[in-house]
Amino acid sequence: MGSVQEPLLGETLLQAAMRLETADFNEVPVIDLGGLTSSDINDRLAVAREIRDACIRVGFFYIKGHGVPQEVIDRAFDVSKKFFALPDQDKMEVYVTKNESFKGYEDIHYGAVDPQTKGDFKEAFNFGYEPAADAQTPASEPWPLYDGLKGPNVWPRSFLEEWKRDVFAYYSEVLNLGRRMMRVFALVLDLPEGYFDAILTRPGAIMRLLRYPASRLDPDHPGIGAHRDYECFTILCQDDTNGLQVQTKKGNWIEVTPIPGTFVVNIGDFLSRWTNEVFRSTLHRVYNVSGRERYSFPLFIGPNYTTQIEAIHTCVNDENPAKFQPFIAGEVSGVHVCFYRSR
Ligand SMILES: O=C(O)CCC(=O)C(=O)O
Ligand SMILES: [Fe+2]
Repeated sequence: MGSVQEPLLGETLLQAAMRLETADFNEVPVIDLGGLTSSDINDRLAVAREIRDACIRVGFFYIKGHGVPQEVIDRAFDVSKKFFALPDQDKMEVYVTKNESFKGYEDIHYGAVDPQTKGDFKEAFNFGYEPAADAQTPASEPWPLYDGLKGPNVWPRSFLEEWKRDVFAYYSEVLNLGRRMMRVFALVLDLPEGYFDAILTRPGAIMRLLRYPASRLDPDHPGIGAHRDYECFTILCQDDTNGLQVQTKKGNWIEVTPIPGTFVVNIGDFLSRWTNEVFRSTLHRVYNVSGRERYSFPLFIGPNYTTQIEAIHTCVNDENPAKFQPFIAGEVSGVHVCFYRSR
């Protein structure tokens, strides 16, 4: 007979979810990841406890003590600014509709994430995982590109070498941060820390460079309309310009004011479904009414595209049966539905 093991965090995930069922938020918590480098599991569990609360109650949190060097972040901003400052004709050479996998440049008229608005007011540049931008996974590891998402990245011809050096350095660092975060999510889910390691070897991780021009408040033209993110979670780097807002359970919008030295993490639909909706995938949007342009980069951390996602056993019981059919990550993310779910 096996003995019943104590939950890692003192109560099961479903008990925590029940305790926090009606809890709302009026600010986004700041969580220090410093404890994750400790060899003492209790330090790592202390971080996991804070993250569990944030994932159930808010779906958003800032992280500090994340270990990504500031100069890597600064260089990524520099190269992004250089790209968006190129003449239109150069940017249009890598326009998203010129390939089938949604890579490259979106101009200011490209579209509306929220169809209830008349169009987002931003420029973007999209690219996906490629082994050259991943310092961790050995080159020998296979890369089974999922059929629906086949297609190489496209890159601007100008300053290509500098671009690849600086953008890949950022991507590689933040992807590894994502892998470390997934180890904490495993603890939160009462699972072994390495539970997700094998599905993050060649992950479906899309990154976007975003530029929001300064604009006046116009509900029909947000920077990006209200949406939830697909994938597991997003690691967002924002410059020092306000604009990002999240919706509370009561329906109020609150600002996610930039805090120097932090990233913003938000839960996406995949992790929400993996946890049978114990983790919140929270509605958010951007209005840049700061009077100046705003730059940001989301990196959407998703699993290898061949991964099947279904409610994890620690997130279901007789009272909480699985709410979704299992699905394959690569069939949902990427080209077909883009990265967003509106409303
Ligand atoms: O630019 C931001 O701050 C947020 C962008 C965002 O929500 C997204 O691209 O999914
Ligand atoms: Fe988003």
